[in-house]
Amino acid sequence: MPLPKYPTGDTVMGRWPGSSLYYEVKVLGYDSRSRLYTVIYKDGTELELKEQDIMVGPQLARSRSPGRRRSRSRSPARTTRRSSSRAAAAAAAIADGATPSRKDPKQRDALEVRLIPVLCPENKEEAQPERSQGRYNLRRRKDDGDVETVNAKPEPKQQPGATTLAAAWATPPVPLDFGGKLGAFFWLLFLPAWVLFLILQVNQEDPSLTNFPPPFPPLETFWDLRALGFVLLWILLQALLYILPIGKLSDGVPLRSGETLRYRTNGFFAFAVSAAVVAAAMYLDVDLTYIHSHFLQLAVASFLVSLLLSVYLFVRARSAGLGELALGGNSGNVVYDFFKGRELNPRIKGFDLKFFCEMRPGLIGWCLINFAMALAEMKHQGLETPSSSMILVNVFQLLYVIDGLWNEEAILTTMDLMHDGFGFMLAFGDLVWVPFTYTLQAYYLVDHPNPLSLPVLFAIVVLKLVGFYIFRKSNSEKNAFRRNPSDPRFSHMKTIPTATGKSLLVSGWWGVVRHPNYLGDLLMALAWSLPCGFRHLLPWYYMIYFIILLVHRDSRDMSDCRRKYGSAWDEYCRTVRYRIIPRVY
Ligand SMILES: NC(=O)C1=CN([C@@H]2O[C@H](COP(=O)(O)OP(=O)(O)OC[C@H]3O[C@@H](n4cnc5c(N)ncnc54)[C@H](OP(=O)(O)O)[C@@H]3O)[C@@H](O)[C@H]2O)C=CC1
Ligand SMILES: CC(C)=CCC[C@@H](C)[C@H]1CC=C2C3=C(CC[C@@]21C)[C@@]1(C)CC[C@H](O)C(C)(C)[C@@H]1CC3
Repeated sequence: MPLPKYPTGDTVMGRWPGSSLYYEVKVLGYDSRSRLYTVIYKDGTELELKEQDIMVGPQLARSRSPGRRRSRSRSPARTTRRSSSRAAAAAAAIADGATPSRKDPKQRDALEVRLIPVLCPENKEEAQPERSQGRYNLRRRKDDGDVETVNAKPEPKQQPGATTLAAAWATPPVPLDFGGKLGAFFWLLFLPAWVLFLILQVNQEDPSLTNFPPPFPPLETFWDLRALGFVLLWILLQALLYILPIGKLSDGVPLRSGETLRYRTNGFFAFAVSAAVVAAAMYLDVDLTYIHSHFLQLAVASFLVSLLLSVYLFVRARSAGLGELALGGNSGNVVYDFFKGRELNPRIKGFDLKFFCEMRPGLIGWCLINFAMALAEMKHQGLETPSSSMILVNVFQLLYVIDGLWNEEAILTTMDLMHDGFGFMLAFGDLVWVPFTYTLQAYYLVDHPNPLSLPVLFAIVVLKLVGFYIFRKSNSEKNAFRRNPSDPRFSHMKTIPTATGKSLLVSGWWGVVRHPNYLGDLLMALAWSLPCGFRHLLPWYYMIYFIILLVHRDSRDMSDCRRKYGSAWDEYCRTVRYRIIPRVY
């Protein structure tokens, strides 16, 4: 009779079925006939695992942090056979909104049954490998309050370390994004070249594709020391506003180490002061149309800053601890890692470089540039006030930025902040791409007027508002849920539990499509391009780029979530079938 390799009571790493992730589990018992171990995960889920799905993690010792939630063991091998009709009845009662009671055995059964599809998916693709490897039996622990979680009842507030245990142990090889090493090399060269092309193209009297390529200006016109000075001054001003001890301190999501970082979310304050500084500059007769006339030089200076920053980030990541590195971006290939970003949250003392760059100089700079374009339009076209198209573009994008800054805390639960390393892609994206390409519509309108009739104007405003509503509501819903799943507003919502302790929302906005926030954002992007008319493709660049970005982001997020949540994610995808546009995509 084979002896169990892992004795009862041992804490080991158990693979979550359907995923490549290992979680801390406690061995509850071993069945020598089936050669299966009964293990319990930190969230109370019990499974029977084969020996090859268990390992002793090298990081086990590190993970035993004081904040860790301890799982209580219970007697092993309690296999329960249940009547499916009884369970179905109870499940229906719960679906109808009845509160599951721990004392009601029928409902308890249903709670367990609800989990069965997670491990016995109809989705053959996912199910096959598991089945061929043997039997898994998922049973939910019932004695510690998890009952409510399963049925969308308030989830326990997430404990640092308890929710993010997955990746801490197993850093499974993360597939390379962006076309891998060669792809990263391509993007490194292509992205700056593309920004240059857009700027040169929009400068042409007729920026149509027939005028491609735009004339290449003499090399000396690329450089202006004053432009570099302005860029540095702007970044310094933003840095100063960021470090001022004014405004709220917000907690980020718990890191793999269990630690939670704090962020000063005073973006709106920074915006207001920046606006006052710009107003003061105008009062002192500073000609803001300089931004329009020296757009190329300002972009080149910002590019230089982003490049230096990326080199600094890459070098400093060499001395970062394992737990401080992002899961992607540490492939060992210099080009890929430089592009993707190695360190997750590079900080100089309390100064968070990624958060700062994403939310401040480029984002607030975007509004400043748009405003300068409106002034340039008035100057070039001899107008008393900016055109209605220019006003729409300015107001729409201003609303987008102000909303982002007002809800700055919500950025802490986005992919960039939670998962992506900080490297060239984000440094360049934040400091060059956002301010110098997202402003293209306003730049275009300076010399390419597009008068709007009142009904068209009205229709565009309605489109923007609808998009904004979907965008804001869905982002806030997810952010609030991630921050406090026990919030009463989620008590009637359906969720799917995952082995990480986090749940997935399956009703509300996140039950309509898998990325409702992208849908709202795309509608807004449409509303930003429409005021520029259809004469040229150039002002539609943002719309086209954004579709590509969000479709790619969605698929990146899908694979990340699949890796994190395993079969629970498959269950979510089966329940919420469309990604971004209901019934279309
Ligand atoms: N203007 C621009 O250039 C850009 C704008 N954006 C906008 O930024 C915002 C943030 O986008 P982004 O960071 O890409 O992604 P999301 O804000 O959509 O975050 C995705 C994460 O949300 C969590 N999640 C996914 N599904 C669920 C669910 N059903 N229930 C609960 N949590 C879920 C997962 O993280 P976990 O489970 O780990 O918490 C997932 O990794 C969006 O509105 C987007 O449109 C994005 C890119 C560019
Ligand atoms: C091609 C290339 C270099 C891509 C880099 C992508 C970045 C430009 C974007 C990644 C995610 C972003 C977000 C915003 C701006 C663009 C980047 C940095 C954002 C700050 C815009 C304002 C929104 O309200 C937002 C806070 C939701 C948003 C977050 C994501």
